[in-house]
Amino acid sequence: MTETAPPSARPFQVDLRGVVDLLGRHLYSGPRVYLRELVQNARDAVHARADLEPDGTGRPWEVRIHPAAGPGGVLRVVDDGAGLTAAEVGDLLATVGRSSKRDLLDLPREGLLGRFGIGLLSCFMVTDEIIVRSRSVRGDAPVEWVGSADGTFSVRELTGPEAEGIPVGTEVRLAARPDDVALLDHDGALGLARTYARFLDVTVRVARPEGTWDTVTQEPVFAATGERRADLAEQVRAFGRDLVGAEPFDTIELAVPATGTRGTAYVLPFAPPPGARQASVVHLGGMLLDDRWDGLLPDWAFFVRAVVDTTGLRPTASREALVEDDALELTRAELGAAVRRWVLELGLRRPGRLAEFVAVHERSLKGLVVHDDELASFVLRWLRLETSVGVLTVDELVTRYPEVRYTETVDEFRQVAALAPPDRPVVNGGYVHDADVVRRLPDVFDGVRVARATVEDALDALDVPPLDDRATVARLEDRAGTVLDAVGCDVVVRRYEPADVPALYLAGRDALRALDRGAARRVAPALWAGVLGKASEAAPGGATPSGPARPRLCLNWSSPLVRTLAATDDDAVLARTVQLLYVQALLAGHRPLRPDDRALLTGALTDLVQLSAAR
Ligand SMILES: Nc1ncnc2c1ncn2[C@@H]1O[C@H](COP(=O)(O)OP(=O)(O)OP(=O)(O)O)[C@@H](O)[C@H]1O
Repeated sequence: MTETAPPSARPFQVDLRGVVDLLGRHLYSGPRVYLRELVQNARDAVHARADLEPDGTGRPWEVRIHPAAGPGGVLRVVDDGAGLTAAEVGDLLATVGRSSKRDLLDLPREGLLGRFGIGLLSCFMVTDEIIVRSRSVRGDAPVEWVGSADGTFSVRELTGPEAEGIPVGTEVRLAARPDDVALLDHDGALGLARTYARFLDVTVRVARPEGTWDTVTQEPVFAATGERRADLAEQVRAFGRDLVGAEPFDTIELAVPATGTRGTAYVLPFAPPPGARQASVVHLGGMLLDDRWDGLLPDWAFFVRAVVDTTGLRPTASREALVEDDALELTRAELGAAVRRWVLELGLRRPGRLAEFVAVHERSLKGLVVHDDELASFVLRWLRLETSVGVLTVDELVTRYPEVRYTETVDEFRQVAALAPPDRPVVNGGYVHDADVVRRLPDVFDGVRVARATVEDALDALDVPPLDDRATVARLEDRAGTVLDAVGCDVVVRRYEPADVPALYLAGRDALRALDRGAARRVAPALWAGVLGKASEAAPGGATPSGPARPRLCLNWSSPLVRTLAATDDDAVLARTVQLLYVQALLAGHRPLRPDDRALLTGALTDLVQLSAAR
């Protein structure tokens, strides 16, 4: 039997061009991130040095950027960090995925931003060659590493005059590719440094062409806490003004110590466009992660814009989003709780101010409470609804009237509200979301019931005239009904308050739909008129309302005018009066006058004028 030798394990080969292409096209949002990665490495190196030399060297360690001086120029990023030995350079810089920023258990080392061991490669998106010169704080000779986009590298120790004057720390040099000069020259580098490193905890400066410096780092006032936050209150607000583009309605302090997350939520003083998602500005250890990230706050918190800095949440490899893990979930829940607390406290301490807030965001809040149990539980009570006894907050409504009646349309509301007794008001559910909001009430408030109020029910609830008057009433209904038959309206007589309203025009949903279809048919072009005609035939009530779908003029038996009318035997007087009452009731009910109605009004007025003139 012949034995075959076991296959020997061989390392993968990496095609660097392919990896860089992958990073540039699919991982990072674009070549701009090269500076973020360089500054981040420099910042981590300064932190690493601070661990090794806790007493410092007497001057603050910092990061200095020397932009490229136009085409053919070289950009240099210099740090006073821990530096690298020749062995480290060979190992760390030349191995894709190797990082010094993970501990023995391969966990990210606390306080350091890097972790994946790929950041430096992003420089190949703007250059063909990376030169790193470094002197380690551990004391070896300085070293130079040259990495090429073709996947080769070289390392050499610097000696003699070349080594002289090289301080502890690292310098990275990139020669700009012609197409990318704009990202490495003064304006480009300064802009990128300001974007990414503005709140970094290590000073970052950018050299001007004339040799002076711009310091880009500043205190992240939005993340201040305690007394410092109180001292900086005006700066915190000013930051919000810049961010939001207007004076924020309020500021909410955010702090989740468990994940090292601190910041501020700015309450928007205007309603964001419908469907806009909240977009937070997220920093990781002071380095900008994203200025419009929508995964930090719960979806319902659309009315704030948050800006935070975190040290305990994990970035994705692109460093442009956070990893969706338990820590992020906890943070999101706690940030949401802070916003919720703000709403509740404002309601308790400054209800007038809360009313202003609700007025600004009411439409969206109403839209959201319908689907979002959490938001509903704390915001529903502050929303306002129109009722037949005026505008009430939901809280006032359910406290005073636990049995809530509502209409589905504004038309129905106008009619039902005219008949609703003050102790049984009705809510106008006709505006966008309002009926849905009312239907939500029993889910949030114990003991609250809701019921739809219809025109038919409102009519049924009215008192009929006393038995003794029945014959007179029946005759009036009959005669008036004949007069209004031409406009498809029935007449009923009931008693209701106030007595000085002689008549109400009542049309249920079916009747209103039939009327609207009829009106649409009259103004529609021939083709659509045919379609609408078919729809009317198929729909209950038909084109000219009939049966239960017919609108009704409800005459008020408590009105002296109606009683006088019932007593007259003059059919002409009765007809004209009924016609005028009908038109008056239509107008009071905000119903548009159809051509038939206008003809009726004109006829009645003409008769009256002729009668008066003949006297
Ligand atoms: N300026 C520097 N000073 C000292 N060491 C550095 C510097 N820049 C890079 N290094 C070393 O090179 C290693 C690889 O850097 P690289 O940017 O590729 O990855 P990383 O920072 O570890 O992780 P990430 O991909 O998350 O940025 C680092 O872990 C670090 O040890």
